[in-house]
Amino acid sequence: MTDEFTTDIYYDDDADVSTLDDETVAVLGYGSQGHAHALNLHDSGVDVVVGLRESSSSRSAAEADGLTVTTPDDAVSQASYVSVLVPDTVQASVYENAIEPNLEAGDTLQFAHGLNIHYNQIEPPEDVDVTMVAPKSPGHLVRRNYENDEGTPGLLAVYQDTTGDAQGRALAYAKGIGCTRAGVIETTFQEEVESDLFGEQAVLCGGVTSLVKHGYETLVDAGYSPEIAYFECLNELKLIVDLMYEGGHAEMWDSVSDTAEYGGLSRGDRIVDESVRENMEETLEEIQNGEFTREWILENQAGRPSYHQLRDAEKNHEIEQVGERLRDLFAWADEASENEDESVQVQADD
Ligand SMILES: NC(=O)c1ccc[n+]([C@@H]2O[C@H](COP(=O)([O-])OP(=O)(O)OC[C@H]3O[C@@H](n4cnc5c(N)ncnc54)[C@H](O)[C@@H]3O)[C@@H](O)[C@H]2O)c1
Ligand SMILES: CC(C)(O)[C@@H](O)C(=O)O
Ligand SMILES: [Mg+2]
Ligand SMILES: [Mg+2]
Repeated sequence: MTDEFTTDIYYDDDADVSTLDDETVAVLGYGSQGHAHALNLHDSGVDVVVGLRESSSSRSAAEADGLTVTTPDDAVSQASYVSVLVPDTVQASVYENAIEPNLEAGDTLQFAHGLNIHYNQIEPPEDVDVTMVAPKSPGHLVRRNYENDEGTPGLLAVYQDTTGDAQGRALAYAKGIGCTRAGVIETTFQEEVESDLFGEQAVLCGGVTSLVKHGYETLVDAGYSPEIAYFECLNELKLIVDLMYEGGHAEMWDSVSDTAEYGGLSRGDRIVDESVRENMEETLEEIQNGEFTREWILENQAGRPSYHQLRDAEKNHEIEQVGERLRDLFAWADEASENEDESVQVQADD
């Protein structure tokens, strides 16, 4: 642990996977997070059972990976530690049908994102621990990092502690999936949910793709070639972000030319200006007051019409077609498509 931050950070020495000896951990779902948690825990010596519906196409992948697979309700009844890694939108019904009837006093109910607890879609009984271990990363990297002896940073939160050891048990799980190798920060369900939704909407997923598309469209509409626009606004972004990841903005500014540094520092705030900040604040407010989650629940009840429309528009954006063609032409395409195949296989849903 460190004293230098306002939050506690836990590392491998603060956690003990053997806390979960003699227990069975049920991992419900075998998608992006589920496959990574189940395989990492298994490789860490934890007894894991994967819970998937009889009809699930993920079953064969989990079995081929050497894991024991059963139905969600059977997995919960076998386990004393239940990790809920089905999509947020089905967690409430999986909870009602498969989890709640099979939970026993003293069990742990765990999430990788606190949406259903924070917005009261799941109301667990008082006699179980309710915790969260939320890797701050896409699931496929949680697995890849573990296999490369690296860690993935994560958040840990305790919502309900009836055993008196909810935190120690969650830390054991966090170590089992490789998060304490990198560092685990203690937080609350509320802070995780609101910051996670904000991050993915405003910056990581929504904000950045929108910035890239606007940049690409500006160049192409002005007559520049789509290939040049793709490389300038999308491909090189990874290389720039790698530098920011390694050494913050300073390392990136240090590596680019003085011309890029002056141009970026003097023009950046003109592009992403105060109006963007106001939009971000509005987006955060919709998260905090529950409006976003209400909208998402209703969208699901209606069969996801807007979701499908938005997804199609994104898929059909010119930058996607240009990127597909260009990635095929470059030497690194083989490596990229291998990774893609791997992710398609475990992402396959039913
Ligand atoms: N995707 C990420 O990288 C990421 C990162 C951090 C946290 N999370 C959180 O992890 C949780 C899981 O998200 P995900 O993106 O890994 O999910 P996913 O969509 O990748 O995987 C879903 C899995 O659940 C199974 N499933 C779907 N419906 C089911 C049902 N009705 N009953 C039983 N199984 C069902 C699918 O077969 C699949 O194996 C969510 O709470 C999410 O917010 C995800
Ligand atoms: C990987 C992310 C975006 O960080 C996660 O929060 C998710 O919901 O998939
Ligand atoms: Mg996230
Ligand atoms: Mg998220």
